[in-house]
Amino acid sequence: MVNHQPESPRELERHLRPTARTAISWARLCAAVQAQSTSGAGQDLELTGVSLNPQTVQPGDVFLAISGAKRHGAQFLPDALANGALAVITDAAGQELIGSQAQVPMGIVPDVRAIAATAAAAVYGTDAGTPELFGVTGTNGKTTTTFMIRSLLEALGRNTGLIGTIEMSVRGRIIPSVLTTPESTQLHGLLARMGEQDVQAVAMEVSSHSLSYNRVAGLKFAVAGYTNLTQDHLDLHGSMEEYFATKARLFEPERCEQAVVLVDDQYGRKLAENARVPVTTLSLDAANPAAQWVVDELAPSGLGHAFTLRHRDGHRLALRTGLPGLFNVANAALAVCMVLASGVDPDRLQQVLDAHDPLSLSVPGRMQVISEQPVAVVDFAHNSDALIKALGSLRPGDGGRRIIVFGATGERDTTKRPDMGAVAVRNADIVIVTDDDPHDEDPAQIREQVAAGAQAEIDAGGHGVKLYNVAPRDAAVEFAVSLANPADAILVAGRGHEVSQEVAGIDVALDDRQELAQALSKHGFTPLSPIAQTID
Ligand SMILES: CC(=O)N[C@H]1[C@@H](OP(=O)(O)OP(=O)(O)OC[C@H]2O[C@@H](n3ccc(=O)[nH]c3=O)[C@H](O)[C@@H]2O)O[C@H](CO)[C@@H](O)[C@@H]1O[C@H](C)C(=O)N[C@@H](C)C(=O)N[C@H](CCC(=O)O)C(=O)O
Ligand SMILES: Nc1ncnc2c1ncn2[C@@H]1O[C@H](COP(=O)(O)OP(=O)(O)OP(=O)(O)O)[C@@H](O)[C@H]1O
Repeated sequence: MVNHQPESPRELERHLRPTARTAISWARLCAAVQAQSTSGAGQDLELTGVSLNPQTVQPGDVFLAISGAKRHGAQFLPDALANGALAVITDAAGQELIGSQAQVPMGIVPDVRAIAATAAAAVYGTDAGTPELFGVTGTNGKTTTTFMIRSLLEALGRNTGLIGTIEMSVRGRIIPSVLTTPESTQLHGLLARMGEQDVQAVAMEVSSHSLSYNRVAGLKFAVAGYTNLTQDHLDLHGSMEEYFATKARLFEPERCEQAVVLVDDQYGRKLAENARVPVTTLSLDAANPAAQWVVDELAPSGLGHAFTLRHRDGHRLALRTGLPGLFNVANAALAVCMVLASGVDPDRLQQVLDAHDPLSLSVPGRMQVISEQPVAVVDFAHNSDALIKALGSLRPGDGGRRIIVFGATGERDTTKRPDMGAVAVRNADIVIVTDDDPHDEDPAQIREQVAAGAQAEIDAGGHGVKLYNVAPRDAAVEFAVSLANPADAILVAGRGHEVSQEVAGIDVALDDRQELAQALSKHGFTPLSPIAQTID
C-alpha cells in the first residue's frame, strides 16, 4: 500500500538513519551477531549502516541477505554492491547462491532475520538505549491510539516521535511510511535519529507481521497496549489462536516493562490473565469487575463522546474525544491509561486534558467527516469488525439510510471477504461493493466474493437491503452520492488516508476523500472545507 507520492526506497531510507555516522568494524559486528566470517579479510573495515533490502542499501552498509518467502536476498547481492554495500551477512543457502562471487567480506549465521536487530543496534548504538517507547497492538485501533498517545505526550510538553501506518514523525517532521512497523534495521536507525534529535517518547504501532518477522527485536517498550483481536491476516497466521499468540509476544517481559489491556474481548482477558509483566486492565463496561479502569458516564459530545475514566480505587478523569464512534472512546481510554502507566501524575494529566483537548485530534482517513448533510465519512475499516463498528457509529438524520461503499484487498486473507459482505448487509441499507487494492488478483472476482457473502445474507435474512456491484471505485463513490438524500449517511470504507490504489503492480492515483468531496459537490451537496490533505 502506498500512502504518499513516493521517494524511492533508497531516498526514503536516508531518513531512517542517524545523521551523525557511527561506525563499527567488521570484526566487531561479526562478534556481535556471532557470524562466521568466510575469510580473514576486511577485519578493520568500518561499516556505517545495515540494510535487509538491497534496494535500500546506502554506501558503507552491511547487506543482510535474508531467505524470504519468495526469494533469497543473496540473489540480489549485485544490487546491494552497486548501491555501496561493503560486506554481506547471509545464511548457508545464501552462501551457496553467492558461491565464490562475493567481492566483499561475507559472514554466515543460521538465521539472518534473527540477528538483524542485533546488527542494527550495534551499528546505530541503540543497544545503549532508545527514547521511551509506547507500543500499541491489536487488529484495529493502533493508528488512532498512537496518534492519541502522541497528542497527549505533546500536550504534556514532551518531544515526540511516531511510527505507524499513516506516517512516521520526528518532532513533527514527517517521514512517509511504507509499512505499519518498519523492518528492524530501519527501526533501530530511526530510533537513533530520534535520539539525536532529543525525542523523548515514541508512540508506535506494532503489527502482527512485525512480531512474526522479528521486526521489533532488540526493543523494550515502556508500555505495551492491546486494543482488540478480530479476524484479519489469517493468510499469515493460519488461525485466530496463532494470530493471538503472535500478538502476545509483545507482552513478554523481554519486550515490555508493563502492559495496558482492554479486557472487553476473550483475547484481552486471556492476555491479562497470562501476562508475566505488570498489567493495567481497562473496560468500556462500567460494571466490569475484572477491570481496574472503566469508562463511565458516557455521553455524546459533538461528533464524539465525553466520558469519565474511573479507577476502582476511586480516582477519576474527565475525558472527551471529538472522534466519532464508541471504538474511539476505547482508543482514547487506552491512550490515557498507557500514558498514566508510564508514570504521569493523573492530576497533571487532567490539567492537560482540560487545557488542550488532546483527544479531539483528526486522524487522516479515520472516521474523517467529509460532509454533514448527508453525513459522508471516509474510514479505514477493512475487516468485518471495523465495518460493523464504523457503520454503527454513523448517525443518519430522521428517516435517513446508511449507504456503504467498500471492497476487499487482493492477495490478503481471502476468507474474510464473504463475511465483510454479510456484515455490510446487516448494518447498512444500501451496499455498494467495489474495488479496494486488487494487487495482482482479478478485481471482478474479489468483488464477486464479497457480493456473494452480501447476497447470501440478503437471501437468508430477507432484509430489504439494496446491493450493487460497481467499479471502478471512483464511479462507486459517485454512485453512492447520486443515491443519497441529505438525511442519509455514506461510509466509504477501506482505504482511509491512502492516495493510490495498487492495480496489477501499478499505483493509480485515488483518494477517497477527494472523490467523495467532488461527488458531493457535483450532486449539489456541500463538502466541509478544506478536506484534510495528505501529508507532504
Ligand atoms: C509478508 C511480509 O511482510 N513480507 C515481508 C518479507 O518478505 P519476504 O520474506 O517474503 O521476502 P521476499 O519478498 O521473498 O524477498 C527476500 C529478499 O529479497 C529482496 N528482493 C526480493 C524481490 C526482488 O525483486 N528484489 C529484491 O531485492 C527483498 O528485499 C528481501 O530482502 O520481508 C521483506 C523484506 O523485509 C518485506 O519487504 C516484506 O514486506 C512486504 C513488503 C509487505 O507488504 N508486508 C506487509 C504485508 C506488512 O508487513 N504489513 C504489516 C501491517 C499489516 C496490517 O496490519 O495491515 C506492516 O507492519 O506493515
Ligand atoms: N478500537 C477499535 N475497535 C474496532 N474498530 C476500530 C477501533 N479503532 C478504529 N477502528 C476501526 O478500524 C479502522 C482502522 O483504525 P486504525 O487505523 O486506528 O487501526 P489499525 O489497527 O492501525 O489498522 P491497520 O493495522 O489496518 O492499519 C478505523 O478506520 C475504524 O473503522
